[in-house]
Amino acid sequence: MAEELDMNKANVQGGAAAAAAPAKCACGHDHDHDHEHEHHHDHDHEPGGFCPCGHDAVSGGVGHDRAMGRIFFALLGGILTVNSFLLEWALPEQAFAASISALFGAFVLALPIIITAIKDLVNGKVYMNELVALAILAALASADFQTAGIIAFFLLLTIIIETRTASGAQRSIEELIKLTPNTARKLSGDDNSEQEVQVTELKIGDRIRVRPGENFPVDARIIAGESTVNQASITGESLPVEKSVGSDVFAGTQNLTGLVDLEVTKVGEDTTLGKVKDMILQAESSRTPVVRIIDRYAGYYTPTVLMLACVTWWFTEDISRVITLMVIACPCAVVLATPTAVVAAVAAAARLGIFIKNVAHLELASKITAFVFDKTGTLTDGLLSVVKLNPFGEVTPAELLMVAGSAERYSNHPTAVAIQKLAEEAKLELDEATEFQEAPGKGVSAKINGVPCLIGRANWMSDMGVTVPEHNASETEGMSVVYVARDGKVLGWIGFKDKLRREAPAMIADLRRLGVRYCAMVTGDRQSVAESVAAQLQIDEFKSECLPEGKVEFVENVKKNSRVAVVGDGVNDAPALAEGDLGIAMGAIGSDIAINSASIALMTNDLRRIPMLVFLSRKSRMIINQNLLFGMLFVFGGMILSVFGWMTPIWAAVLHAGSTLIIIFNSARLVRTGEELTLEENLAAAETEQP
Ligand SMILES: Nc1ncnc2c1ncn2[C@@H]1O[C@H](COP(=O)(O)OP(=O)(O)OP(=O)(O)O)[C@@H](O)[C@H]1O
Ligand SMILES: [Zn+2]
Repeated sequence: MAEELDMNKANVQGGAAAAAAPAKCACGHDHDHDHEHEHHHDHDHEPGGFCPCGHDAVSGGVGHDRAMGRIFFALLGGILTVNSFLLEWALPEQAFAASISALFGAFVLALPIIITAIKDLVNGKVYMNELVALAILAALASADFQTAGIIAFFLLLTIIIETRTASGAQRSIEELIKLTPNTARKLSGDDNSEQEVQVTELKIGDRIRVRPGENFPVDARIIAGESTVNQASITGESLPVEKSVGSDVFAGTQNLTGLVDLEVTKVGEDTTLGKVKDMILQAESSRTPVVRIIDRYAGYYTPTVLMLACVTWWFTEDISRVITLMVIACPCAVVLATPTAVVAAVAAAARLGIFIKNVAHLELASKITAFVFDKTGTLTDGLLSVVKLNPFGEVTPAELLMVAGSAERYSNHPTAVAIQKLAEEAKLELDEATEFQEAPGKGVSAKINGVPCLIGRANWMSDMGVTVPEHNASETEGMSVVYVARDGKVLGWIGFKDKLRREAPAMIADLRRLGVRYCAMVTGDRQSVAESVAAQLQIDEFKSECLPEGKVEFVENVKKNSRVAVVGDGVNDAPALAEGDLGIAMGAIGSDIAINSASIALMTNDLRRIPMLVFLSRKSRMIINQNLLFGMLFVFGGMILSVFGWMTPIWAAVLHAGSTLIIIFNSARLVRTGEELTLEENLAAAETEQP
């Protein structure tokens, strides 16, 4: 009824506007920012009425003052209606008093509904409020005030229930917002004097201090101190994470053990938490393809029902049938079928650290039949370690490492990180590198002390005109290898290894159990390494020594006969991620690149989230279908019953409210999906904490 229309308007204004509106209100941080959202959401907040935002949150959520108004109307009208029955029973001779009470009751109950219907008419919206309002008017006109009152009461009740669930997204968000404190300790001057400020006043670059036990108010980087942090609110992973100077921390996560000073890196909507919030809001206003089809025919719906009502009246002259028909035809159940389920699914995903940018992708995830994984950092943990320094001829291992470390100073590639780490452990004083350049998926070139140096894969070396000497293949068996060259001569090679992620085999097995037919792997790494990983995971197909373009090509081929999801870590596989029907980025917490290049981002590196995502999306599709089927059967079945006079108006109103509740409860089943996964992790965390 009223709310459906509101949701509809929010949709028309586009996800962004709808999302921006309540998000800006941020319900709860402080109360000065007033009700900016009312313009967007079309709320009629009474000026001077109490603030609908979070803090005092009795009922919580945008529009709760209006809900309160409705509850007041419903109560008052309900009492008057009940009173009329009581009068009728206690003072049978005072029939007039009873009908006056019923009339007032009906009036109070019907008024909000009729006003909304008139507003809709004025706005040129023939949707569904008109049906209900007409039904009530018809009941009033037939002087059956008690019936009119009871119908209006139950319809108002439905509106109230709907408001509370339509703001289901709102409530999930309020839970998120509760995670961030309202005030922060800002540091100023050289003496770091603390000053308490509102979080909304913080700007990028400000310094703040956070004590153990407190939640971080914004995204920030540690500049002094170290601590462990519980990031479960964003990643769904409760294992505490160690943080020290230079580490990033995120708004809404909890500082456990240490006092830390931080530099603010992101505030408000730009924080990871802010993005999660946006995602949930978008889910509410998003429309899956089925909803789009329904919307297309919605315009014909009300006129059709009205025509049916006229026909019924013409043949039966039974106003009660007409009223019943118009009440039961109100399609709340159908309209709520999708958004309630989608919001529940997205909220469940967010709790698991699965960030779904577009709800269409939630639906798509249920139809994926092929997966293509990147190797390094995705199936393996990407924490390479150097297992062999193999200099040629006169060159010493230290010299090899020196050149490699200096050339790789500015690269973030896993191989570069491994080299830098070893160089640091060996306490090497690295040389300055100039003219640094990285060829994605190939290697880096730089000038060290003015001498051109290269480090990268063998065939790239050859392309760059450096001959790589032949050597025994068994030497490098199972290792990732990069060559180091200085001034056109190869100095030697460095061998690396990394480990398979612990949950990788289980993940592949789970995907197969879910009916995924094909799992493949692409990698820039060498054949022998790829072979061993593919064998351990029993992968259907793999391609090694790919350039980033090669990965795209591979995905294109798979796409020809399946719906394919590409899983990667964002390093040299962003184009492949974008090429997949679905791109899933791992370890996206704090990494904007990963979030931007993928359609779905996993905040953690836990691969078990992937089968969980497929499962969740299938479950939500099933629930949406159930809801739609139930809603349509209910409405059409009810219409048939009422046309033939087998239902009363009051029953229609009661069942209408009941059907709405059924939809809401059915969707709520999604919210707990995946809890067992977090539970398992909690147990594991508890185990590791024990000595
Ligand atoms: N910064 C770098 N320094 C040295 N070698 C590099 C660098 N970047 C890429 N390479 C070389 O190019 C190869 C391919 O790199 P790419 O990032 O495409 O894949 P990868 O790291 O092997 O793993 P995957 O493709 O599975 O993620 C690497 O194996 C390495 O030999
Ligand atoms: Zn309805």
